[in-house]
This record gives sequence, C-alpha cells and structure tokens, in this order.
Amino acid sequence: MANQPVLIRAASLVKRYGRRTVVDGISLSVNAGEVLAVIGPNGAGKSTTLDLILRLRTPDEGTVEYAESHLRRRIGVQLQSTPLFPGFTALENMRLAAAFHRLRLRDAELLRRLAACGLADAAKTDAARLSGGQQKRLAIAMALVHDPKLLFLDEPTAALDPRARREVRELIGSLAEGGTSVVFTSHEMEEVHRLADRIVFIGAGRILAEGTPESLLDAYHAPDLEQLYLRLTAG
Ligand SMILES: Nc1ncnc2c1ncn2[C@@H]1O[C@H](COP(=O)(O)OP(=O)(O)OP(=O)(O)O)[C@@H](O)[C@H]1O
Repeated sequence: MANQPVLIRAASLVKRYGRRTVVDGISLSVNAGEVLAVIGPNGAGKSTTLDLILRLRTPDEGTVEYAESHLRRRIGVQLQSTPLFPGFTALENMRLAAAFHRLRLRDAELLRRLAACGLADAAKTDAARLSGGQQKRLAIAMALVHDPKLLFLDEPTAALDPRARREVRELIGSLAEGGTSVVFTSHEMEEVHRLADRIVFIGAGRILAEGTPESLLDAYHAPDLEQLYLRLTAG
C-alpha cells in the first residue's frame, strides 16, 4: 500500500473552537486503494480531522490537497449525522441520492445496490421505519451510489448488532477488494485490526502513532491493538 499514489495530502492541520485547539498539527495522507482507520478516544478530534480533510470545515492553519481536481466528486461520505429522508422508502432515498449526483440509474440497478448492502427486503420500507443497522447500511448504499473512488465512514459499525456489524465489515472488505479506498473511524480494536491496512491513532488533536497494524504492534511490543490503545492513551 505504501507505493500507492496519494489521493489526499493534509499538512499541519490546526482547528480551534474558541480557545480550544481540537486539531493540533495533524499531517495525514490518504493513499489510493488503502483502508485507513482513524482511531482514538472520544473527543480526540477524529471527526473534525475527517471534516477538514473532506473540506467540510476550514482549518485555521494547514492545507488539504487533492491529487485530482475532480476527486471531491468521487468521494462518498457517511458521517455519523448523515441524514436519510424520512417519509421516503429506502428505494426512494436511493433515487434521491442518485439525483443528487445527477445520475440516471434504473430502479433495477438501485435495487441491486440495495441488495449488495443487505437491504433487498427493505426497499419498500420507509427509511424512518428501518432499524438502526438498516439505516446505517442505507446511508452507506447512498454514499456509494456514484461509485466513489474513496469512501469515508464515521463509525460505520457503532450501535449495530453483531450480525449487522459483520455485514458492514464484509461490505467494507469487498469494497476494498474492488479497489475503493476507505477511511473509517471505529472504537472496536479487533475490527480495526481485521479491516485496516494502516492505522492513525489520534489523541488530543495530535497523531500519537501511525502504521500498519503489525508494524505498530511490533514497534510498541503490544500483544494487540486494544493494549496498544490503552498504552497510547494512558494519562
Ligand atoms: N462545531 C463545534 N464547536 C465547538 N466544539 C466542537 C465542534 N465540533 C466538535 N467540537 C469539539 O471538538 C472536540 C473534538 O470533537 P470530534 O467530534 O472531532 O472528536 P472525535 O474524536 O470524533 O470523538 P468521538 O469518538 O466521540 O466521535 C470535542 O471536544 C468536541 O466537543
């Protein structure tokens, strides 16, 4: 993965809210074809960092460069707050997502995509009546409607039951196998180990450690990522 071209290069990012610095000098690249996990404690600045990289917020300092000028259009995003359209079925939500990207996709194609996200039986259900896990998968299906080159998922498996969690993990795995780059956040260290090619640990707005799961475990002589997490974030 190290030799893959860089898609996004963020350098020396700083973001302050009032007097509080929540992102404090983060430099981070996203490479083509990699699955990158951004992890760290609640409030560490992960979502803010992703927002800065996505250019949804403006940094107070630092730069975010995209390798291609059209990359923004080739990014799919499922943030924690990604809204669905209640009162519209899952299929109708997919139609809205396609329309947003000015894509004319037939219902058969949208249904195929819903099925690929484990929502074959939910196509005609009002989005507001889907379970939490189904809503998350619908948000991911909508984020994928334009076949993005790069997908951002903020805690895609949080609050899901074990089966739904496994399905979302399998979905991320198959996207990665198909060549889609994925940047995700998670508090589940086993999941991070299983899915990520590379991990960035963030604590108090700074990068604490970065590398492949194995290289990090080796470097810190840690038996697993949970122990490494506890060590890096202690005190
Ligand atoms: N718009 C905002 N205005 C003021 N403070 C904010 C704003 N957005 C985030 N923060 C604060 O910045 C800090 C970092 O938040 P952020 O959401 O980036 O953390 P996180 O690492 O993603 O946390 P979590 O794991 O809980 O999602 C938090 O203390 C949060 O309260």
